[in-house]
Amino acid sequence: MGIVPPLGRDVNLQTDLFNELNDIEVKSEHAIPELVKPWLEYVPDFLSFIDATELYQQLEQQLDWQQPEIVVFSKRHPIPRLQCWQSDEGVQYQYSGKALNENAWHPLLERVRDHIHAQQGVYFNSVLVNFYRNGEDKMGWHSDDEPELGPNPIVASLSLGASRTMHFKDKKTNQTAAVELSNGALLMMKAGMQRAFKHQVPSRKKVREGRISLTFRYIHR
Ligand SMILES: O=C(O)CCC(=O)C(=O)O
Ligand SMILES: [Fe+2]
Repeated sequence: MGIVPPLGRDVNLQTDLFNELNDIEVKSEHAIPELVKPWLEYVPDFLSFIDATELYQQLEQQLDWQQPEIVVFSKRHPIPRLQCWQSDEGVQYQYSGKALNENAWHPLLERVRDHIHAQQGVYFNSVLVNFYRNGEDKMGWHSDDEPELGPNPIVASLSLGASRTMHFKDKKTNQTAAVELSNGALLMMKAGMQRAFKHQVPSRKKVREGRISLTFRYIHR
């Protein structure tokens, strides 16, 4: 069929202008809007500012960053950010229609994974690390609902570096909400959220600094 775009977060490249003009209001820096409150757990100081900044710097230098291409309407586009995938042995993820190859854990990422397990009681066997090099980099509307995540995935995102906004959209009503993700903040998207909502990290053109997000997942084998 050729012209059918793959499912995933980078197919709505043309909605940029719309996002810039219709910025969804962030209510207050650490307040979670009512619409998404039942689905989120937000820990603004999961890592201290100093630890988060140090971790950002180490990861920016040390990870093996990739920029895969996606094909939309028969044209190739590099994804508008960099990424790096790591997991326990034997874990495979078909992400946005592409197989991610197995990579061993960076010791710092494994430590963060274990810390989340200790603090939140949730075990993750993989992490997709996103690097938004500046405010031009972004991720389009999607749900993390690939079959290997199971019917009710929990996804945790730890933010490092520049603050960016995450938008949520109710799939039934199209109501939206925004949450500000600052350096060191942990956002847990709870079971059921991926079914009810989409999310995105829109561009924010004035931001010149980078942001790294560690998105932990549990892949069923
Ligand atoms: O950057 C983030 O915090 C979220 C990224 C995301 O939604 C994803 O990796 O699926
Ligand atoms: Fe996501």
